[in-house]
Amino acid sequence: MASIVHKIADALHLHNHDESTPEAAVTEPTPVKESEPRDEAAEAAKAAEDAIIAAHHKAVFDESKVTVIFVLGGPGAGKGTQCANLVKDFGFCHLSAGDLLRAEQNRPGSQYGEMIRTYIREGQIVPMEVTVKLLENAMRDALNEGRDGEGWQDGRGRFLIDGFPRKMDQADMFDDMVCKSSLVLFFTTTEKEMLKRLLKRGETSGREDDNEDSIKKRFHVYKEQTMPVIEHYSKEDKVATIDATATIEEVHEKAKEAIAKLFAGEIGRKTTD
Ligand SMILES: Nc1ncnc2c1ncn2[C@@H]1O[C@H](COP(=O)(O)OP(=O)(O)O)[C@@H](O)[C@H]1O
Ligand SMILES: O=c1ccn([C@@H]2O[C@H](COP(=O)(O)OP(=O)(O)O)[C@@H](O)[C@H]2O)c(=O)[nH]1
Repeated sequence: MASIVHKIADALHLHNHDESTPEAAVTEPTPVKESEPRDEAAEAAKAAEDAIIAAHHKAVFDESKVTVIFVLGGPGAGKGTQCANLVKDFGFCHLSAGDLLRAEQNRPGSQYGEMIRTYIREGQIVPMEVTVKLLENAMRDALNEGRDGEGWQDGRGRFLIDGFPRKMDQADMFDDMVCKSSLVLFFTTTEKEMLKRLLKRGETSGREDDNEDSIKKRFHVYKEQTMPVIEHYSKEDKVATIDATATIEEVHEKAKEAIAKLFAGEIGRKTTD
């Protein structure tokens, strides 16, 4: 089994930067009894996840220095629009998971290009290892850039992670292995409003998923897979819900208030430094 684990982790370039990680550190899955039915694919996927966790040992970034705010809401709720405004207010690094996936899809030579294109067109969620790795790399680049401004001194950083995590497995993987999140900004509005906004955006966006067929699939995935993520973080008191039906400026004011409360230690998980 260890060789399968390594092949999968190798294919995804997911080994830790420390190449000295010993073979023995790879967690073997619990042996299956002879009488039980075996699901090879599920076993391999679980083994790969265990291998990734074992290879990392702990989260990549120091949660006492790095602030991560997840930005969620249905397709077209206005996540990207609001992130652009919040960057100006608070000096965040804005990372859109969808933009990172589209960039990887279009990168010449990417082994994931066609796979990402298919998932996005079908409104499905790209396997988490790819998205988490793209986010981790982009965060590392931003932290290494040596940015100026509030929240970026002495190894600190602040990130708006837009359109992620869309599924519980991604949420767990990111919180455990990359950095524990501080808050979820959750933008809500009706499907009717989101559809209207997306069809309008589709007139100029050039996005392969801004069409009625893909949009319906995205709404379905959002309800089935992303809403449980919101529920999970609500139980941890980490969700700031904002009605996104109002004008861009009104929504912006509400979002700004929520972030100010986080930095004041009134809501969410405050970065300790
Ligand atoms: N509050 C709003 N009122 C009206 N249109 C909006 C509002 N917020 C965003 N939009 C528009 O709706 C579309 C979708 O917004 P976007 O920020 O791209 O959404 P998301 O990132 O959630 O998919 C864009 O064309 C944007 O200009
Ligand atoms: O963590 C993520 C984020 C996005 N996507 C894919 O990228 C698409 C577009 O996401 P984006 O956030 O760019 O757009 P939105 O649907 O919110 O307008 C989604 O439908 C998914 O197919 C994904 O697989 N994993």
